[in-house]
Amino acid sequence: MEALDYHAEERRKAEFNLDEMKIVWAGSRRNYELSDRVARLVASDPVFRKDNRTMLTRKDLFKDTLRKAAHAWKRIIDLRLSEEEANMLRSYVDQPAFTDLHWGMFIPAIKGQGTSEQHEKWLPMAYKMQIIGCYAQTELGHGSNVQGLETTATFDPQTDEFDLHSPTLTSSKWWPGGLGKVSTHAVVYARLITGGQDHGVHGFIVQLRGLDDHLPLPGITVGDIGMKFGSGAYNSMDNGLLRFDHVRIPRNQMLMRVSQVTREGKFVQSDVPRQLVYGTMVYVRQTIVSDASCALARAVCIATRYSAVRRQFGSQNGGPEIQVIDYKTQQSRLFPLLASAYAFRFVGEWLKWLYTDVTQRLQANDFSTLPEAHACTAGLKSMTTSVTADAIEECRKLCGGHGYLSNSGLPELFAVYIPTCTYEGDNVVLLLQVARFLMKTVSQLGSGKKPVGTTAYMGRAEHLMQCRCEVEMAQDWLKPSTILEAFEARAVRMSIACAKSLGKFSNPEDGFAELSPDLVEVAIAHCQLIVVSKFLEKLQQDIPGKGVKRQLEILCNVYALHLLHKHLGDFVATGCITPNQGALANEQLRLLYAQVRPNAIALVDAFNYTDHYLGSILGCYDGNVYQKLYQEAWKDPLNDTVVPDGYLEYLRPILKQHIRTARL
Ligand SMILES: CC/C=C\C/C=C\C/C=C\C/C=C\C=C\C(=O)SCCNC(=O)CCNC(=O)[C@H](O)C(C)(C)COP(=O)(O)OP(=O)(O)OC[C@H]1O[C@@H](n2cnc3c(N)ncnc32)[C@H](O)[C@@H]1OP(=O)(O)O
Ligand SMILES: Cc1cc2nc3c(=O)[nH]c(=O)nc-3n(C[C@H](O)[C@H](O)[C@H](O)COP(=O)(O)OP(=O)(O)OC[C@H]3O[C@@H](n4cnc5c(N)ncnc54)[C@H](O)[C@@H]3O)c2cc1C
Repeated sequence: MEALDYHAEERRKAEFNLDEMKIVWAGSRRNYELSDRVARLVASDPVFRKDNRTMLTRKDLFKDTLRKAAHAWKRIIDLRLSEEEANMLRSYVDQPAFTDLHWGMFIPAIKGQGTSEQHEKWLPMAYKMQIIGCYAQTELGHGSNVQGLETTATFDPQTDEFDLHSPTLTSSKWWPGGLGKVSTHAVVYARLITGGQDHGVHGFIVQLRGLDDHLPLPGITVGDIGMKFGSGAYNSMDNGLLRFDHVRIPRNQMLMRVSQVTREGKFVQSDVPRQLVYGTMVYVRQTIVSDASCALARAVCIATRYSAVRRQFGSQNGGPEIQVIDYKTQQSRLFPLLASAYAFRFVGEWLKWLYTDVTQRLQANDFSTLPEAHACTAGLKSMTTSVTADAIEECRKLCGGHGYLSNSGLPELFAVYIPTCTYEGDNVVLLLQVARFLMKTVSQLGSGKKPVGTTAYMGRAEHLMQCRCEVEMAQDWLKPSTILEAFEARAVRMSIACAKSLGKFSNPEDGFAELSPDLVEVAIAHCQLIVVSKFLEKLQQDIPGKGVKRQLEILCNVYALHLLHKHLGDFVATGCITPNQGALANEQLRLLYAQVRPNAIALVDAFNYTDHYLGSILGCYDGNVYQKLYQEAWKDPLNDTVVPDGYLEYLRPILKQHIRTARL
């Protein structure tokens, strides 16, 4: 018997080859096959069930997380999964856990900041999970300002050890994931002190708990920091607190790639830039951009499928009502988010390439592209996560009342996702880093130093400052060079205007602080330009499959023109376009939405998400929403009994009070 599919008609409307689009989304046929296989493996395993987790108490949720992590590890070993497959498996399990930090930060920190001897000693144990580690940087009193950390690591030449100490309450480590209840080790960031001199913040490998009894080692106070936002959600993670009372570690546990301390206690700064101490954050920020496209795609998939099932108003002669996806307002809210998911996917792919490139250069002691890698990872992490967090909430609203039900999957996705705007660098703090980089680039424009990479367009500032947009008709906005020039002109004009305003301050730091809201806008304009330009570059590639490239062109135009519409004030105020050209862009945008419409369901099918991973009744593949909502309601614990617990104690006395009153 053929399976019921409420979206069958929608799927028939698609004007492109879905299988080929799935490959474009996955990045390659190989990636597609790997991720499809791993996603199904997870979805079919009852241990990875997650439909009940919002009902669990914190303790039960945490134990469930430990059980899933142990089971995942067993599957990884039994099936001899590669590191890439293992990462995929953990991400499809879709439950924040200590393993994210062990594999995502502890190991990368040792790899990036440790020496080859330190790699040999620590990495084999970490890879086998004989030790489990976390990344302990943030403190109660300082997170964004890493240079302000207070924990000290004082070298004692008598014993060849460091003495780790938390001198104040605010120096307590606070937030590290996996620290609270699980990690046996941590990479701890502390101020290095030798011979009474402070050499700034460095990383140290510190054992926290006994490997036999899991008890904290002497001098260590460690625990969980408490419940976080939402039910279920990030509460599966044991974000922790940690204090040191003169804990001793051997000298060779300082991560010594960037700087060294000799046996005599001499501090040696190698020719590697000190910013490499921040390298793990750069790595993770890069992964967060790709993850943003996944989270956004997930929310958009739910909202799109539901919008095709949901009908409201407009029934004619007793016929069906209108699918809400056919309302232009629904399309103008939903389709830019669909386009953004694809845009973030491609910029994430490019950022991965950039990161790999900078890593190879660093190994060869070429540090020239580090500032750009920092600016790109910081800016794109900030921009994509802010958009995605807002988009998840917008998708909830696009699903009307049912979007607020836990089983729509959207509330939990929102609760898990929003801290991404804060961790790995607060999004505003990161945009200010991008702004610094841009202001520095502008200040060097006259010096003969040619801007390269993502700021190369600034080298054409003279042209971009006075060029005029040539759009006369709505369809002129479909020309890639017209779009690109408008975004470049806007970014460069905003940058130069800010640089000029900064020049009016006698103290540049005062100016930077005063103008910081404008500088944030400049950084956003630059990041949006990067995303638009990388989408356009993607379209230069050979993309096989009937209609696939055409759909991507439509999505790219939607992405760019919706930004232009949203930030029309910037484009017009800087004289990049006229108000009339802005109106023409909006007209073209409406035409593009009509072209997306018949392909919308297939475009979200291309994400290839299993129903397990989506975790949403509204987004399920077959679209059988109402029956599933109805069945699911009866599974709620409140429906275990017809009359609720508490009726006799609390309800009945109120309901019966009129009898007593009447008797009085
Ligand atoms: C399988 C799973 C895979 C992956 C996922 C794994 C994990 C993720 C999952 C969940 C996440 C959960 C955990 C989250 C963890 C954390 O949050 S860890 C803590 C993160 N903390 C931060 O991000 C702190 C943010 N603050 C900073 O980064 C810095 O302090 C700063 C804001 C950049 C300021 O630093 P500083 O004061 O030293 O710098 P400035 O004086 O402003 O700049 C000096 C020059 O240095 C350059 N710079 C700064 N940072 C970097 C860098 N990272 N790389 C390169 N260069 C850098 C800066 O541009 C200045 O340059 P100059 O102008 O040329 O002098
Ligand atoms: C779920 C979660 C997991 C985490 N996991 C880890 C972990 O594993 N390891 C770890 O070490 N840390 C972790 N953190 C900590 C995280 O990295 C920090 O919270 C983050 O870097 C932000 O720092 P903060 O909390 O000090 O924010 P603050 O800097 O105090 O920010 C507060 C406000 O001040 C503003 N602000 C701050 N500085 C400036 C400035 N210079 N200019 C303008 N505005 C400014 C910010 O924009 C924000 O609005 C985690 C945090 C969360 C929420």
